Amino acid sequence: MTPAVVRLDRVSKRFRVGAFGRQELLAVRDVSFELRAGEVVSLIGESGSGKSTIGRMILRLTAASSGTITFDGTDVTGLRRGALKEYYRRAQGVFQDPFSTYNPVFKADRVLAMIRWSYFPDVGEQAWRQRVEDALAAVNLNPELVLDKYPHQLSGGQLQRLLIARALLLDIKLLVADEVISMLDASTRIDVLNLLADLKERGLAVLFITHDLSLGNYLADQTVILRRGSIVERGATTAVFGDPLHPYTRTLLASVPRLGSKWTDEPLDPGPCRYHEVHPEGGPPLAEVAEDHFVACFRLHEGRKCG
Ligand SMILES: Nc1ncnc2c1ncn2[C@@H]1O[C@H](COP(=O)(O)OP(=O)(O)OP(=O)(O)O)[C@@H](O)[C@H]1O
Repeated sequence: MTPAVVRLDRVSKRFRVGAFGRQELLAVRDVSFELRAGEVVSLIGESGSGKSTIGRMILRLTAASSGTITFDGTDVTGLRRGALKEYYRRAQGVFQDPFSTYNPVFKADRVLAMIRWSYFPDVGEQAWRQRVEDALAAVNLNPELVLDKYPHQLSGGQLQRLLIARALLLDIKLLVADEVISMLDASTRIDVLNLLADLKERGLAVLFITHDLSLGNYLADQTVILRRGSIVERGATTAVFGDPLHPYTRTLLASVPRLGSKWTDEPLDPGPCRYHEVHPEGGPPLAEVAEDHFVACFRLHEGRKCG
């Protein structure tokens, strides 16, 4: 099997919240999964389930409270300055609102120039132009239509693709794509999805964060279902979508519109098994129910039958 590009091992994140930070919110709880080269992993869950926090921890935009995140075998949680900059040569993120990444007073291609200043100060003008053209070609953008334009003169899809081109200039191995499709109109959505599929063909590992099950299904080799910060089911997309075992996955599949709303504390209908619920003390742990298919259930974990 291809070795993992990124591996999360029992990663948790606690935020201090409330007046004077006296309360604690466990936003991500003991999360473990991997991403391999040439693989798209979708991370799916309702609003507030901790998806973005996981993406941000992988990109070191938020520090993990515990656990390890390794990239090519190196723990990234402790990287500083130069080492962190080198990490960003290999790992980049693209986020939901492309407009917020651009400074409206500068032309959009400044985001590319900044990569040159930061990472390739010695590359000559001609060679740089060629690299930019290659990166734009990879994301299906015509340089004449996008370079030298202000952000407001470009569509959301073009800005999103320009950000992916920026990442490609860096020869990345990992792209964290956090709700990149959500703000695009239907016609550009499919272009960006196809682009992510191309990146996978080029051997990149892509973490595709989404609350939209159908998008995850379309693209991903692996699916991770997150609920209230914990993984409740994960495995091959065909297994998770074809034979969903956790009541939460089943609920999501049965009522897609629910995903847009923030989770509430209403108890989940457990269906035939009452041992899947996240316990306040943690768990249940994931049990392997079939090859490459894991589900959170106390009973299955003990080797007993679900039910
Ligand atoms: N900096 C922060 N300080 C305090 N709480 C935070 C912070 N960032 C996120 N949270 C909380 O952590 C939980 C998980 O948030 P996160 O943004 O990761 O969820 P999400 O699944 O990505 O949701 P969405 O799809 O709405 O972005 C939420 O309850 C959120 O309010």
